Amino acid sequence: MDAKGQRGLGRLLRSFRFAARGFLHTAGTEQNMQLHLAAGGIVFAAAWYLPVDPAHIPLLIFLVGGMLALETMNTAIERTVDLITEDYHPLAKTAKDIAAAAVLIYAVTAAVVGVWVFYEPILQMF
Ligand SMILES: Nc1ncnc2c1ncn2[C@@H]1O[C@H](COP(=O)(O)OP(=O)(O)OP(=O)(O)O)[C@@H](O)[C@H]1O
Repeated sequence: MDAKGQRGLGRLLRSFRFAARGFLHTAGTEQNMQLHLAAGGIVFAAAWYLPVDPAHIPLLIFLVGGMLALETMNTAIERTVDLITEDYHPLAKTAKDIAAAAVLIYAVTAAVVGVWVFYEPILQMF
C-alpha cells in the first residue's frame, strides 16, 4: 500500500507531519505570523504574571490559537493565488485582500476581548 493509501495511525501521523511542515513554512516566511507568535507569547506571559481570572485562560488560548490558524490559512490562500497567477489580476487582488480582511477582523476582535480580559488585572496592579 503506498503512503497515500495508508490508514489508521500511520495516516494520522503523516497528516500531522505535513501540517507541521505547513506551520513551520508559515512561521519561517511570513512576518505577520512571527508578529502573531510574539504577541501570543506576550499575552500568555502577561496572563501568567497578572491576576487574570483563571476562567479567562481558555478564552485566551482560543483567541491566540484562532489567530495563528487564520494567518496560516491566509498564507495558504496567498500561495494558491500565486500558483494561479504571478501577473497582476483584479481577482487575485480581491482574493488576497479578502483573506487579509478575515485576518484583520479576527485580530481586532481578539484585541477587543484581550482588553476586556486584561483591563481589571492591569488596574489591580496600581
Ligand atoms: N497577482 C496579484 N494581482 C493583483 N494584486 C495582487 C497580486 N498579488 C498581490 N496583490 C496585492 O498585493 C497585496 C499584498 O500581496 P502579497 O502577496 O504581497 O501579500 P503580503 O503583503 O505578503 O501579505 P502578508 O503581509 O499577509 O503576507 C494583496 O493584498 C493584493 O492587494
